[in-house]
Amino acid sequence: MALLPVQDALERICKGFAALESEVIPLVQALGRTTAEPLIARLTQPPFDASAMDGYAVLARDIADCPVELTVIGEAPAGGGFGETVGTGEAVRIFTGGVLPVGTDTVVIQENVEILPDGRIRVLETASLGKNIRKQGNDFAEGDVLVEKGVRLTSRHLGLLAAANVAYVPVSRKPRVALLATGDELVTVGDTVGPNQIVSSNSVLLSTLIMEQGGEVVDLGIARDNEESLRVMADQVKDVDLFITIGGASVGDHDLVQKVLGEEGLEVDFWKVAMRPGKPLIFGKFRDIPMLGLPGNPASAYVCAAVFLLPALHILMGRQSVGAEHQLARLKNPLPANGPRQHYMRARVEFDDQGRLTVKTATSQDSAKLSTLSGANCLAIRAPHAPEIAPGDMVPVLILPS
Ligand SMILES: Nc1nc2c(c(=O)[nH]1)N[C@H]1C(S)=C(S)[C@@H](COP(=O)(O)OP(=O)(O)OC[C@H]3O[C@@H](n4cnc5c(N)ncnc54)[C@H](O)[C@@H]3O)O[C@H]1N2
Ligand code: MOO
Repeated sequence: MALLPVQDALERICKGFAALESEVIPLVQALGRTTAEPLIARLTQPPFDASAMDGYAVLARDIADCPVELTVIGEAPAGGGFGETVGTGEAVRIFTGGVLPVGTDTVVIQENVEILPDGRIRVLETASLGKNIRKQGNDFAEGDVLVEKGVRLTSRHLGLLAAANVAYVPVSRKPRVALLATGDELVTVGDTVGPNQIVSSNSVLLSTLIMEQGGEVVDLGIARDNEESLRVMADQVKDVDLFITIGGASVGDHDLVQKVLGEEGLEVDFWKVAMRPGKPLIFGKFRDIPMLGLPGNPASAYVCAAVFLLPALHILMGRQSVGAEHQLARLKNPLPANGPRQHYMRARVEFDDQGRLTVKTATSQDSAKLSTLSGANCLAIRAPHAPEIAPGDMVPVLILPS
């Protein structure tokens, strides 16, 4: 069977997903969630002309020629206000965040003022009109769009929304993802590891990636390499937006995923992609639920997740920007000509002393090596049949989520 080009596989996967419905949740629970509507300011910030410094509110024209003496007629602390109108020759003691008293138009900082024995002040240095004042609404105004639809909320967004008194936010529902590892050799992390056994690290690798991206994981555990076990496990796949299997995707006698799930309602869209690692990827629908059958080798599973699962999750969450970030980086080491599969090489990007993004690929690209995966912060992408390249050449990289 011919291998499907990565771009075609990506397009077919993306077509299989649509944005989920939304829910309204308290702001403080919304970190990492994706906005389902534009979020609008419920008030104006600052709500009034406010002082940006501790000092004295004055009329600019009174202090055009300094030094000049003014009479202090009251105080305007933050949270309070000075109720009267200020006239020529007068000043009001004001503190950062205080409401600018009516009649004043400028704040002189206290460092430029001398307090006279009779309580009057001497302004030593002039300040231009409007100096040290935050104008009403200079941050945002009631009705402004503060965050667009389809944006992943950070603490910075949440701070902004809080200032605008947005206490509840509409966000897309978390995608629910069922995860099923397969293999007689696997045990759950923390269990006793018997002879011939390994820990199902992929269950942790993928479930935490999904959670990090804003999804919810239904961990179905480990199916054994027999038809009965897979069937029983597959029956538990319900009420999820995506079903992921790990391992058993290739051609070995124990690679049962396609065969058994096929009998249980899996309709395969495609199997095998022209990529490395990750060739045996399966995509289809299992009883109307989109299904990704990831290869068992950890780097293969993770690369497939970075290239295909992230976009799928982002589409489900209604994100404006879908998939991992791509950049161009300056290669640090030579690379040989590539074979027929698009190669996603574990690598590290960093800025050099001239501020240029550089990339160095890991020496070993063995798809079973988790240490190399853990040390990587990007995947350098080599197109099928790309010619050999030398240090200094530019290469596209996919930035891994951090
Ligand atoms: N004759 C061929 N053999 C293989 C081919 C091929 O085209 N012809 N493809 C190879 C490629 S490429 C890959 S990738 C692997 C993927 O195979 P499977 O998806 O069937 O994965 P398994 O055989 O089940 O496991 C492979 C490897 O990964 C380990 N594994 C599996 N699950 C987990 C897990 N949850 N956590 C950690 N490690 C896991 C498993 O023990 C194996 O070592 O097939 C090649 N073979
Ligand atoms: O392509 Mo497999 O995914 O080489 O390891």
